[in-house]
Amino acid sequence: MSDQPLTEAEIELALSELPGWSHVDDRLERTWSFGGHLQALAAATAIGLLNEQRNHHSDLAVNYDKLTVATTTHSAGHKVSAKDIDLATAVSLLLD
Ligand SMILES: C[C@H](O)[C@H](O)[C@H]1CNC2=NC(N)=NC(=O)C2=N1
Repeated sequence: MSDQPLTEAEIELALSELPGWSHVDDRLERTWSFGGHLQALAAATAIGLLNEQRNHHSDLAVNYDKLTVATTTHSAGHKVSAKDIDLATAVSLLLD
């Protein structure tokens, strides 16, 4: 999968299929709310497995019962690439 940076138009098109995700500071980002802290931690662990499968690692921030997932591509100059779209799609399939 290409790690070339996507254009703004390409990112916006991809985000039209990824409800809840935003393009902020050259990252794709979305926050989920859960029923409690342990559920948020469990979701973070499950996403860690997706990250490892892809060798593409999202940033995961747990704040009590909320989990924020963010992804960017270091080798694209810390811009959004197709690898981030792929990971965001997999995370949404897992958590929605
Ligand atoms: C060497 C290794 O393939 C790279 O460092 C991978 C690992 N995980 C990564 N994760 C993320 N989010 N972006 C990257 O560019 C990236 N690159």
